[in-house]
Order: sequence, then C-alpha cells, then structure tokens
Amino acid sequence: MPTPPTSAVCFPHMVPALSTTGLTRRFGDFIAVQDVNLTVAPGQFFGFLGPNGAGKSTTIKMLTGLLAPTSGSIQILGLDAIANPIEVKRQIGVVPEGLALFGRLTAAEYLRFVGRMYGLDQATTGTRTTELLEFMGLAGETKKLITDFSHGMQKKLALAAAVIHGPRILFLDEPFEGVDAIASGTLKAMLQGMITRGATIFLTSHVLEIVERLCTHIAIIDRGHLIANGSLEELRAGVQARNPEDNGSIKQTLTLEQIFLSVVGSDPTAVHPEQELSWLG
Ligand SMILES: Nc1ncnc2c1ncn2[C@@H]1O[C@H](COP(=O)(O)OP(=O)(O)OP(=O)(O)O)[C@@H](O)[C@H]1O
Repeated sequence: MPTPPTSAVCFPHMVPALSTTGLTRRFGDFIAVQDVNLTVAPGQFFGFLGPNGAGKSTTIKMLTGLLAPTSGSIQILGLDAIANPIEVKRQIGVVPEGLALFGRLTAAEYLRFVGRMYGLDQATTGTRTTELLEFMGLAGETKKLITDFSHGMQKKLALAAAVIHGPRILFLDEPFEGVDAIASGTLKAMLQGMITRGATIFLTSHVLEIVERLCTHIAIIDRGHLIANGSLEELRAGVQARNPEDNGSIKQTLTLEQIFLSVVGSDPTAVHPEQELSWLG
C-alpha cells in the first residue's frame, strides 16, 4: 500500500488538493485570519490545530465556500474556489462547526435529500443511505426526527451526509467531539480507508492524541496567523531547534501535545491551574 505523501514539496508535479495565498478574513476591525498561505497535497491527512478562537473554523468556512474571504485566493483541486464554487462543492464534503442539518427530517430522509442534491441517481442514493446509516449505527432510528437526535448522533449523520457523494476532499471541523469511543473507532477506520483510496482529509480537532495518530501533516494557527506547518517530525525538529539546550532525546519523546504547547506558547487568556477561584467550594 503506498504511503500518503507527507509534503507537497515532495510531489512538485502534483496539483495540490488545496492551496491558499494570503487568505484573510476580517470581521469589522477584527482580523480573524490573516495572510494564511497553505498547501495540502493530494492524499494528505491534514490536521489544522490552534487554541480556541485561533481562526480554524473561519478558515474551514472560507475553504468550503461558506464564508467569503476578505482577501486572498483559494485553489481546490486546481480550481479557483471563489470563481468556481459549484464545481468545487461537487468534489468536497464538509462537516461544518454548526452541523447545519434539517431537524424536521429523519436521518434517511436527510441522506436521500443530500444524495439527490449532489446529483446521485435514486438507486445509488438509496443504497448509500442504507449503507451509511448501518455504518454509523443509526439504522434503527427510522422514525426519530433529527432534531430529537443526541449531539453525537447528529455528528455521525453530518459525517454520513458529507461523504455520500464520494468527495475527493473532506473537511471536518471537530469530527470526534461528542462521538462515543465505539463510533470514534469506526470513524477513524472510515477516514483511514478514504485516505488509502486517495482522498484528502483536512480536519480540526482539539483531541491531539487522535490528530497525532491520524495526520501525516499538521499546521497550527494562533490569533489568525499560521505559526507552524509540516510533518510531525518537522514540527518536532522545529521545537528542538528552538530549544538547543535539550539533548537529542527530545526528538523521540515530544508528543504532539507538547509540540503544540511549545509552539503556541502561553496564552494570556488561558485558564491557569495555579490560579485559585477561592469562592468555589
Ligand atoms: N461572525 C463573526 N463575527 C465576529 N467575529 C467572529 C465571527 N466569527 C468568528 N469570529 C471571531 O474570529 C475568531 C476566530 O474564530 P473561529 O471560530 O475561527 O475560531 P476557532 O479556532 O475555530 O476556535 P474554537 O477552537 O474555539 O472553535 C474568534 O475571535 C471569533 O470570535
């Protein structure tokens, strides 16, 4: 089985799955994402990390056409995503931050609707709906409306809807949040299978153990700025270069969580465990 490429630089002849140049989004005077230049090679499992409020969801929304950039450009599979939004949307799947499901439908009705919207014929839509509901453990929920689903069930349904058309790139904003351990294992296997078959996955997650296990490439955004980008080994080497007093063993032992904390540094808005809220019990 071929190993997925870890860096676009290794495959200069390939059209990147996605690339951005100077991607920027303002909300009034506030700059949520500033001058982000990213390249993701086809077949990469790409983890996009950052502290709360760093700009991850804003970036995903721009990459998937849910939010217009203030400036900059986005290429998806060689297409200008801003000029060709429909063509790009046919080739990508998205689980956005807010899930955006239709609460008054059942899961099967929703998947059939999404499948047909993507242009699948009725028979294919029906087969894939059945398979996906089975796969996600939702096949028994034939009568329940989506609005009455638990958060984890809604997340699984959103994932099913994001892949029903067989996208070449899958964008996932916190796919494992609220999903139980059994389903999480199933999802990881599904995502790995997609990568093996040549898809590209771009995900955000605060669960760094999962990102470390799955992702071949990682970028970190902080306060709107891209501050790290590379394979896990490259990020480790970067931390080591900034901490030359540490001996070579750091290279093997640094976890992604340690790398993340080292790269992001201390966040002045973070809660510090040494601070006490004395009025709390
Ligand atoms: N519509 C909006 N109007 C004003 N500010 C916004 C809007 N959307 C996002 N922001 C701000 O942009 C910044 C980045 O938000 P974003 O949701 O992209 O962060 P994030 O990295 O996904 O955070 P989290 O990990 O907490 O989900 C935040 O300061 C947020 O308050």
